[in-house]
Amino acid sequence: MPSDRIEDYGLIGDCETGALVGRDGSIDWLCWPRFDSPACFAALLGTEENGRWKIAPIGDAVVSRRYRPRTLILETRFETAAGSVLLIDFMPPRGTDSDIVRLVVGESGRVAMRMELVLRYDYGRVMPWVHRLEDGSLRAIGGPDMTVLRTPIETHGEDMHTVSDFEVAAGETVPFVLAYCASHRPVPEPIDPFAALADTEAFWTEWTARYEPAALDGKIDLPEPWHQAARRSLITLKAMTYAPTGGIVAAVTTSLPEWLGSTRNWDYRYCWLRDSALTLFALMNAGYYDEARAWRDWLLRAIAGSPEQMQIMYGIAGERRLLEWEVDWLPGFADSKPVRVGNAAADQTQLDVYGEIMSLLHQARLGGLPESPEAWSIQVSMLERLDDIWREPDYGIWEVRGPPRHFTLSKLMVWLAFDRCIKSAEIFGLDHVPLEKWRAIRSEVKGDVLARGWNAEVGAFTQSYDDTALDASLLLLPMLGFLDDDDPRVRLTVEAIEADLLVDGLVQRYHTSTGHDGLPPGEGTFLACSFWLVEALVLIGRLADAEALFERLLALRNDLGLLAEEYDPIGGRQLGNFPQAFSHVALVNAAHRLAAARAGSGDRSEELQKGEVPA
Ligand SMILES: OC[C@H]1O[C@H](O[C@H]2O[C@H](CO)[C@@H](O)[C@H](O)[C@H]2O)[C@H](O)[C@@H](O)[C@@H]1O
Repeated sequence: MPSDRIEDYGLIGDCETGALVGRDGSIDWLCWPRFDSPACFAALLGTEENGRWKIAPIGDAVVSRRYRPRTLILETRFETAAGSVLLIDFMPPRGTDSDIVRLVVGESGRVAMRMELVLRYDYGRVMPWVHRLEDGSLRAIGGPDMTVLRTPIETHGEDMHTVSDFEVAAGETVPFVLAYCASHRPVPEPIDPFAALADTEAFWTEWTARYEPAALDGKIDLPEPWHQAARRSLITLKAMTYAPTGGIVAAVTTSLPEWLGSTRNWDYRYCWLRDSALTLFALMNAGYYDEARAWRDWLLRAIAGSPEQMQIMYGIAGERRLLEWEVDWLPGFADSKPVRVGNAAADQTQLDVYGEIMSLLHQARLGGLPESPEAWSIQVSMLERLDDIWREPDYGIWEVRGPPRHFTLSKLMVWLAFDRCIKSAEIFGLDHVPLEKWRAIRSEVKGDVLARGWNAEVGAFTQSYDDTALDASLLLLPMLGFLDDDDPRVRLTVEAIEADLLVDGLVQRYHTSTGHDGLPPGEGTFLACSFWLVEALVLIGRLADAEALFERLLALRNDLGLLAEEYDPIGGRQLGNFPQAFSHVALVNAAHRLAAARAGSGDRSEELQKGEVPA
């Protein structure tokens, strides 16, 4: 059976798609050729019969694993009574076709192994035709998809599975390569798995060598465990960046549940403007500006056209139609139904995305990314649109499925959008814009938020206007520069959220029991919000508390340093889509802010998020 613990999985990928490999040596999730393609291994959301590829010793083994340092190459070690075997899994940077390479390396003794390949295209449903080719490789074709398995050892068919029983002795290596291409194309050329390993290692180590945590007065030094954690998160974010277009997916999975057995199961294999913008903040603060430029260009293509038609999310190449439907033949992870493909949130109005985009583009300018005249003119028309709609209710950062409301964070982000564009115009001399009008709207929005978002009786900014409920999204308040650092309303809001929304020290987004989000109650604590609390605590001067919480959060990562969207502190398990960009972004930002605060300097992100020019 596939694992029922999300943290049992590790990620491999080629920056166009990603696969999840279990501790048991089984690849239980893979969408080929793109992140959002139908899965050919979908056991994660069903059973082995929905597709998986397992290589493991026959019988009991003690399992340990790690990533090869500074790479996305996964090493799973199986120690058995007969000896030890290392399984090396990776996807080489994409050439013409896409490949998964699995190397079975004998380390000691002689170990009996079994390989079992169950290919089921179209989310576990379509059984392909399998033929042996003249060179001995196996070709599996079904509809638009073709995969080809190459290995020097013998394989045979058993109950519609391709299997092989073999032995590996100390010093021997048995390679397996599974290649994908469209079924109308010629069979992919074979690759050399050992050369591919060297290329893949070089690709990732060169990329990670560019990591430079930035501070206002130069480099910041992170303590080694934090540095390692942030680096692993950055590698994970890079792996979720679709190289051909620069689009960034929110996660590589669909429908891992936010609560076991619940219906809160969503498809995250798309580019949310919010999640992507926050990812870019983290990448830029780590010195990665190429990705920022690629994403800005992706954004300009995706939202090109009329600003009224701007969506809050797109496909990885900028596709607009992300129709949500249910995969009724998959039972779901740990029986959590439905499995969804597509995401109806694509049609929502969420005002906060304007703030995140404007803030990101302003930060990119401050960081020296060359100016793009198209970017500025799109920003100007987006603000015109925002002026038309900001007084309307929206669905908010949490994409509620209940009725729209005046979410306080949404309005704060409207303020941010105008503020950052005003600052860009002032600092960079970007003219031909109605600056006075923008300044007037910024003041109007601020007055509105202070009058209706602040509740003096509760002593906090609340989830929505004229409301009493709290919301963890307002932990972002201290980072925006909306109020002075020493304004008591900032500290009071952080403390009120701490008092009301913590479960065993971790942060819930809001109380789902109110039913306001239009969904049945119950979900885990939200990891990104918990990291935001770390940053908020730093900013209100509680460094020791911030550090303690950060260390606690680091300990929640799985053995490979990966995080899902949520965590259940009672059950002690990760929940939600995996690995999730939001969680990893928040980890990197919290690490940088803490390290800078420890060293007594403002970190770059702090000043840049306030939209100011570094000294
Ligand atoms: O909770 C309901 C919503 O959950 C998903 O949205 C969440 O994930 C998004 C991607 O990471 C994130 O941008 C958003 O802030 C989160 O609330 C889901 O995609 C929505 O369809 C759903 O309504």
